[in-house]
Amino acid sequence: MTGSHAGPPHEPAAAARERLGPEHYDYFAGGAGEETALRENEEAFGRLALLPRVLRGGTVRDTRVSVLGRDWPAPLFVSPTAFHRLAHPDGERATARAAAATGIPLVTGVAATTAVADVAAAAREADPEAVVWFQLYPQPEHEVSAELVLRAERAGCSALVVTVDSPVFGTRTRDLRNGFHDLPPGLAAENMRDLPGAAPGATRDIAMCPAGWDDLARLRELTDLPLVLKGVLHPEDARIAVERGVDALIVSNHGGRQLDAAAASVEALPAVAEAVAGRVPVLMDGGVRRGGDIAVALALGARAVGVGRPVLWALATGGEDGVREALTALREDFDQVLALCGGHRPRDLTADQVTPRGLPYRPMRGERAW
Ligand SMILES: Cc1cc2nc3c(=O)[nH]c(=O)nc-3n(C[C@H](O)[C@H](O)[C@H](O)COP(=O)(O)O)c2cc1C
Ligand SMILES: CC(C)CC(=O)C(=O)O
Repeated sequence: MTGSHAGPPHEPAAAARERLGPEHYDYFAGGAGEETALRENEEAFGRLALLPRVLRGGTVRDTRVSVLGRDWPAPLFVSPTAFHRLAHPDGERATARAAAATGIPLVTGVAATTAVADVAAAAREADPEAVVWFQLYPQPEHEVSAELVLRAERAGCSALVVTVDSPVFGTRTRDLRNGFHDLPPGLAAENMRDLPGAAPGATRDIAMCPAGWDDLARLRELTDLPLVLKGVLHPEDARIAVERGVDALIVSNHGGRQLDAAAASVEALPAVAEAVAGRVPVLMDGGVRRGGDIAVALALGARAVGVGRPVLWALATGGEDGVREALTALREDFDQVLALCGGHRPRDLTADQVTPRGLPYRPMRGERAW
């Protein structure tokens, strides 16, 4: 998963491919349309280089960051991805225990194959203080969204992540080709069970529907949990979100699974960070595979970054141990990159240390989000 510790970052995907059925591998790996946004997320990082600072002294580094009132051990979290039991029989419980054991916050989601209460309980087995957030696609019926939020609150989730990049479902080319549209028998989106409007014991389908700012206001009224918007790419949306009281943003193109023509997350990040101007934490995900990617994103204004597929690959190949090792390796890789860049804390990384590869030095602009 990391360049220095675990070989090139494409290896975990190749190893997972050996373990998974082709249609399940493709579901996890694939993107929308021609998979341009999917590829660009990683390639955009490849187009950026770091300029380390030298002779900065100091042997002690502290990789902690503060997000919504909690100290995270590293600027890293697990992004919400669906259906972990397709990757490994232990599914979300294994991911939750592994994330908690490393202190890395987990965003579990409405599309988990394990109910949020059980995911949170598994995390707390490993660490009673584990940070677990809940991700929601706003559902067409407000009472369904309300019940899901209530379950997340009862489970002890400490933030509500609202995914806003999915007014309709993206065209997943590989899933169409493979005819993959249903979970195998025995697996279900467990959070969708026993909701209003469904027969007792039955699960409802997860809807993707075009929500508006008013729907967000209704969610805001529903819960005291901090509200995090996931899937913002346009700086003007970021500005509106902050004005409407959103507590944090995740710059994301959904891992290239929704709008194929979308900008790469890291390319959208600097303008969003500039629009937010430090008023709320800006997080990002998409294409983060190594410590250098984390450093670039932080330098361009992110407080922390999320990983999606790297966690799925580690889960598929190594279960709980695999996820713990992958997250630890990524965290250690970041610590080493920070040292090599002359930094002692994540905030020491600045936009002038990032330059386009293959061109003379041209410092990037980027508002510090600290
Ligand atoms: C298989 C899969 C399922 C996903 N499911 C969700 C989801 O249910 N909700 C959501 O907000 N994002 C979902 N995402 C997007 C991730 O949260 C994240 O934005 C993306 O994976 C980050 O890119 P990366 O995979 O390159 O790290 C999913 C991504 C993948 C790969
Ligand atoms: C079940 C889906 C809504 C999850 C997914 O595939 C995604 O969000 O990319």
